[in-house]
Amino acid sequence: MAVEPLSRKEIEEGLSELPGWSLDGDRLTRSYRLGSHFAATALVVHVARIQEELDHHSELTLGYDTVSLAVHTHSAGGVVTRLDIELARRVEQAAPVHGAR
Ligand SMILES: C[C@H](O)[C@H](O)[C@H]1CNC2=NC(N)=NC(=O)C2=N1
Repeated sequence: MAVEPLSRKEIEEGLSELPGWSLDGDRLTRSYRLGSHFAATALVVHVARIQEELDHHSELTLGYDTVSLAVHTHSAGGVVTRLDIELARRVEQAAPVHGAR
């Protein structure tokens, strides 16, 4: 079944429970700072595992001590859906394990 775009109100409700995440155009975005390049790389691998499990994938960018995500749903036409909110929730749970802030 096709996944539906969320309304602006639904996106804002989702974001209210996702501190640090924001809506940038048609994508949910967040950047994390980590204690080292190795810790940032470990977070990338953890996020990759979550993304494979959910079969939903962000643009995931590794910097020296940063990890940035931008996600929308291609199959819904490149807009925010519940799948993006779910990915953001899962990443928020994973990030503190690596000392991300
Ligand atoms: C075949 C596979 O299920 C699809 O291509 C999935 C994979 N990951 C995806 N990720 C994102 N962000 N949007 C999608 O529509 C999407 N579709």
